[in-house]
Amino acid sequence: MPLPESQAVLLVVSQLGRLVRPSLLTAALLLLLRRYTAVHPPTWAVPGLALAVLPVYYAVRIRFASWHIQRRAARLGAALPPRLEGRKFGNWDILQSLTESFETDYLSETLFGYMHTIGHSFELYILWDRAYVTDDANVVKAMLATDFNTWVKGDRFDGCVRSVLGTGVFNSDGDMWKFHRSMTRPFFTRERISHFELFNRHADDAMSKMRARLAAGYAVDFQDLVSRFTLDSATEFLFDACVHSLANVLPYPHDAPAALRANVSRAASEDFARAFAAAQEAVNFRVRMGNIWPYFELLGSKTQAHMRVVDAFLDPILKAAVEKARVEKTMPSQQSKEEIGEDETLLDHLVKYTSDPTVLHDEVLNIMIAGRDTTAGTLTMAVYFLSQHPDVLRRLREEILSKVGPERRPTYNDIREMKFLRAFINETLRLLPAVPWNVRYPVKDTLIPSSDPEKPWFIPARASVSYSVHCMHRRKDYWGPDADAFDPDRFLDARLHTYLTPNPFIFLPFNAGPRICLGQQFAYNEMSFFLVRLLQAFDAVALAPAAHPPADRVPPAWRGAPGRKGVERMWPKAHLTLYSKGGLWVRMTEAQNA
Ligand code: HEM
Repeated sequence: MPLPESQAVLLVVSQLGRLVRPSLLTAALLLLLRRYTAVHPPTWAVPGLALAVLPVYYAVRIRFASWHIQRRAARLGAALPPRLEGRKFGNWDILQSLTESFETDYLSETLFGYMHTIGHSFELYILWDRAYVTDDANVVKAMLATDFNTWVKGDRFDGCVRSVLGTGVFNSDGDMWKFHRSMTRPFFTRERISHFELFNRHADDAMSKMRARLAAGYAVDFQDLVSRFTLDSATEFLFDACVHSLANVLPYPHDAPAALRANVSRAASEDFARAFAAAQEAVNFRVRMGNIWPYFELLGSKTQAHMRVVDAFLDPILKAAVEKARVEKTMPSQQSKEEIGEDETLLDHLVKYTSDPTVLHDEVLNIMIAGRDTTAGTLTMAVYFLSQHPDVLRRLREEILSKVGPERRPTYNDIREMKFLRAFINETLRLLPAVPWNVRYPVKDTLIPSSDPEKPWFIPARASVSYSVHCMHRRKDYWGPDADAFDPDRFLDARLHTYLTPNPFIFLPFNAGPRICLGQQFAYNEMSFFLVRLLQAFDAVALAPAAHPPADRVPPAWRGAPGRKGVERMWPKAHLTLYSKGGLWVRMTEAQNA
């Protein structure tokens, strides 16, 4: 697999080379003058002028670039989006504040603040690099759907993620993306996505694990538990090689005896999960840093070591699948590519298209990233909301008990009919969407809708435009004055027709347009199934604050702050996907009817 960040040093050297090119050219010119003409600048003038030319050159260049962009915008009858102005040279203070707030503040808080003051689409001009940010549903609609062909994930995003994702459906564009998408799509048919037997086995494992730990008197990290559930389900569903992470000992909480906590040995599957998460964290940092990320990896790649662990886990599974396909190819009953066999895994399906280990590796990792952490993160947030809203939990249980009863396994039709369950999942995805931020790049100079219908905004080719569904999902002008409140009924009552039905692009947890999430129905089924099983078994959930690692607890200073920051009792963070900092430590009460 190519490792672009191993070329970080080369990239930086070439960037520096480009940066000092005017000085080198000036020095060369002066030396030529000295040698071949009667003009003899003094020796000190060569380095002096070579250095002095740099600020002048860049001042002129920056001015010219701004003028040029203005001209291009004017030619298209457009205006420039408002710019966020900092106080320090190069808007360094904005970079500092964004970086710091990412570490210490509530999710997207700083950007949310900017959107309130400057507007819902604006320009970030940091170190003379233009980037744009939006939470405007009309802009997002254009990017994802109506003007789809103009917007790509692009080579800048690809450069950031390639050392983790390789080339797959998630980070490719154009024909390559079509190839990956068409290769994967047949797998997500209704029959495949409603194979509940597999979820059932893993959900049962998760419940018994949780029961045992709770019975021993300790809180459970639900985020860890459900990540194991989705890891076991995904590895079985995708390549029929379940890693059985649920068989390993669960972590003990912060308030358990130290000896107990120290004794939890880490299994290979956990190393895989941790390494995978760490690699995504590194990638997210790169995406946030934009063009300058290679400068942070001059001393070495931040993903390479993690990916070695991931690959050590994955490669034997891939080899076995290719070998299995090789053996089966000789058999007469070989199916056509499009037909998906009853027990066929994604990997079985992919090896019909290719035996190239890199393509298989990348595609499988893409689907793992796309599908596993998103579902685990959403279930974590769902249980968090249950802990804060016992009334919602009670209503959900009522629906579950009346439709499915206390023990039976839910069917596809049961799940389809559980309207409150769907509304509950949607409300979770609204306030804490699994993919809170995303980015696209226009392939050419383009226009986006502005606040003035007569004058769109201009976006230059190849500039990054980050869009936040997280911020969009909380806008009061889109969702009403109670937008910050957790209330699943907004997906069922008159508010649905007032807000969402006329403007469906205000709710995009799965994206929209041709690149809409391939696993959306699969995810709804998996999450619904798990929640039904969970609430058949338990009838109360409470956070266990003392069990939470102290450094990861919600800062007391947040209490009473405006918006959700003031009411949140766990710390939502995002790498590529959303998670709760330090886990989600809970206690649950077993239902009497279970
Ligand atoms: C709560 C669960 C999920 C959420 C919120 C979610 C959300 C998303 C989002 C926002 C995207 C668009 C990413 C982008 O274009 O930048 C996406 C793409 C994708 N998702 Fe999901 N996803 C979920 C579950 C799943 C599952 C379970 C699978 C598969 C098993 C899956 C497979 C995919 C794939 C393959 C893509 C790439 C589509 C493309 O680029 O053409 N997702 N998902």
